[in-house]
Amino acid sequence: MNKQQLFENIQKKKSFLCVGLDTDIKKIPQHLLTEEDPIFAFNKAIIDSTAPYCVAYKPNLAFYESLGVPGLMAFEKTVAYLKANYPDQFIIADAKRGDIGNTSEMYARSFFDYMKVDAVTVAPYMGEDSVKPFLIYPESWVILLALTSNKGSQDFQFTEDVNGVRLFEKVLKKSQEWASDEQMMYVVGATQGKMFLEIRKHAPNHFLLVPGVGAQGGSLKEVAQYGMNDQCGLLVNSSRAIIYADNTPAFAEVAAVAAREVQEEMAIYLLEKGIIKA
Ligand SMILES: O=C(O)c1cc(=O)[nH]c(=O)n1[C@@H]1O[C@H](COP(=O)(O)O)[C@@H](O)[C@H]1O
Repeated sequence: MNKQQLFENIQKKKSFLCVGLDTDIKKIPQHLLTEEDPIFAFNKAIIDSTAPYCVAYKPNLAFYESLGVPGLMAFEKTVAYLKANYPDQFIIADAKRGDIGNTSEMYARSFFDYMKVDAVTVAPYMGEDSVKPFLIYPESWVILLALTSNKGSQDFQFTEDVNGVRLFEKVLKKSQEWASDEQMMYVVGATQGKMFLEIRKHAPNHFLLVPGVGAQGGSLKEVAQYGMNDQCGLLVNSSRAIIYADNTPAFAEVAAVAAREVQEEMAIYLLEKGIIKA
């Protein structure tokens, strides 16, 4: 999916919500445990109920890999289900990959040739040759970690070089030599508040993947206020606050209510920015 199509979906759905499929066997409703594939059964129900309110899904590989082969099969089935039934949803494999060139090539092959997801999250730490193998797929996206939502973001990402350039700024500047805003997005945590103003100085047109609303306490209002551009430029992820809103047999309907609440707030911000009409 290209940038224009993503923008059009945002306008159509009046939403820039990404639902995070961080599916934990210990947290899903008990009654699903008798299903042949409980993880997939959970994901399918969540997708069917929340799809009207979001434009993207982000399964996080850690949750699937932790179950070994059955987990990976549930991941694969989830991606296939989305592609077959909701082709307008942007699919992000949250894998935070990146390694020496030939290894990154294999990571890229698994996500873009085999799984055929739209985007993969990549850590920038190992530099250009670790990121470029992901960029040879012209219709696929790299989402590079820039300023993350967690407390540890303070440890390295704010450190300054001799010219006072902070590490996250260096990531934003340098990586723009490798790909345009048609193929690269950045992760910026919702918990970073006013830092979105700084991010937008370096990346005015890029889409940002923004995790950290909901369970981590980031403010959607602030993200929209400081981070939204003329094409929205935001995909705001919420995982736990939506998918575990309830753990009774009504979990999917309650998740839909939680997703709709976020979508309705998003519609207000899109309207205020003139991106959609009333
Ligand atoms: O790359 C990510 O998606 C990510 C980056 C970041 O800075 N912070 C962050 O929370 N994430 C991911 O976003 C999701 C957040 O989940 P919730 O806190 O449950 O909404 C998890 O899958 C995290 O791994």
